Amino acid sequence: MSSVLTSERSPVMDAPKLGLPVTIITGFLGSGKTTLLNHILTNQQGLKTAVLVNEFGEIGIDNELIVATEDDMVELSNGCICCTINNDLLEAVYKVLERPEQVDYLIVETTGLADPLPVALTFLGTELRDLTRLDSIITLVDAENFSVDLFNSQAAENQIAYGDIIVLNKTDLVDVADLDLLEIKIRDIKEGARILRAVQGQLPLSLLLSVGLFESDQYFQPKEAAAAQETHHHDHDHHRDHDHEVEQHADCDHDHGHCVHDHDHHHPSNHLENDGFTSVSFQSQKPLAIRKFQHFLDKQLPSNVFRAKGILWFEESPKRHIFHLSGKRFSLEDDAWKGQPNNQLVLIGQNLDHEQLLSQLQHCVCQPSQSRGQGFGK
Ligand SMILES: Nc1nc2c(ncn2[C@@H]2O[C@H](COP(=O)(O)OP(=O)(O)OP(=O)(O)O)[C@@H](O)[C@H]2O)c(=O)[nH]1
Repeated sequence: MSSVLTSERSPVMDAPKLGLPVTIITGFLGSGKTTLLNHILTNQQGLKTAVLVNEFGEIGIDNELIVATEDDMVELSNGCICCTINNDLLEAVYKVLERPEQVDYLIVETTGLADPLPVALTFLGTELRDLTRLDSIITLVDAENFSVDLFNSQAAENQIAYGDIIVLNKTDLVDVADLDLLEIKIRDIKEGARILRAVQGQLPLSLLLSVGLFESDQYFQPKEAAAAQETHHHDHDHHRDHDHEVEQHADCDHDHGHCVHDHDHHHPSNHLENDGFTSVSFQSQKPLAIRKFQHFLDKQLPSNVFRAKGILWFEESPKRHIFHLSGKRFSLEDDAWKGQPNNQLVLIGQNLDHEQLLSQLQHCVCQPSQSRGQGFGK
């Protein structure tokens, strides 16, 4: 898949070429990255923006949730962007740069479990350094679910530590005194952090894009960038032939998006495995019974499922339901089906019992009946 948004060219981009500006959007699971991305894509004017999205989970839900059409974005394959698919990222960026229609801006949305540092190094430590300009790393923080121990996740801590802009999001769910305390905790991790408070990521775009806040000298010494280049060496000839193979590591479980090798730089080794996060993907061509699914949520869903998202089909409803769970809070929005209804759900958490969760979800499935589509309660 490839991608470019179609809108008018910006006169700014006719200025001397400084490289394609790149913004990395990171932040823990469910913090509001896709919401912020949609806000940017909906409100930007005069920019052709390409979007690279990476998801943790075997099925990609974000491509259904991002306002750009499929053509507008590249979905990077399953796995963690900072880890197993780093070469995919490199390849995808080159494809964006090679598009006949010039792209003005690139936004990379990482998974909630990615360490942004290796992602940034991809832009600094390879040939991309001369072709792109890393503008900033924006880190979303879920004001309601932010945990002091950051879920024992080194990646989550690095998201704060390397964020040029910290968007304290979901401020509608927390009172002001708690927000003030949260800011203090964030500043403990990152002194002098630039923190912006937001609801649904609604911030003026002038505070988010082309801000030029990324200070490479501060974090990235030439030897680190060189190390990244060595680790993620990109073969230009391969690239031109578009037959570049993803580098396989003997100790990586690529099928499950887990990478346990140690990179040659600040990337924490074993981060997904150490953090214990795994994902369960459930799909069904038959509808769910709403009461059974409700029972699953209320009585069976274990608290170690931290994040869930899905497109759901209920027997009792003609609508397409977008399901989100972040922490303890879940939401169900509806819109119309564009194609054949089906169910796609990803659950993400620590130390999950995959078999049990899949069997419980399978138990929610029912056969489509005559009354289908008449609405809940019929
Ligand atoms: N109340 C409230 N909900 C929000 C806000 N921002 C986002 N949400 C909701 O939080 C849920 C997760 O938002 P996403 O934007 O999908 O989060 P994400 O960081 O992209 O999630 P992952 O990619 O799965 O890590 C969705 O249900 C959003 O509607 C906010 O400011 N307030």
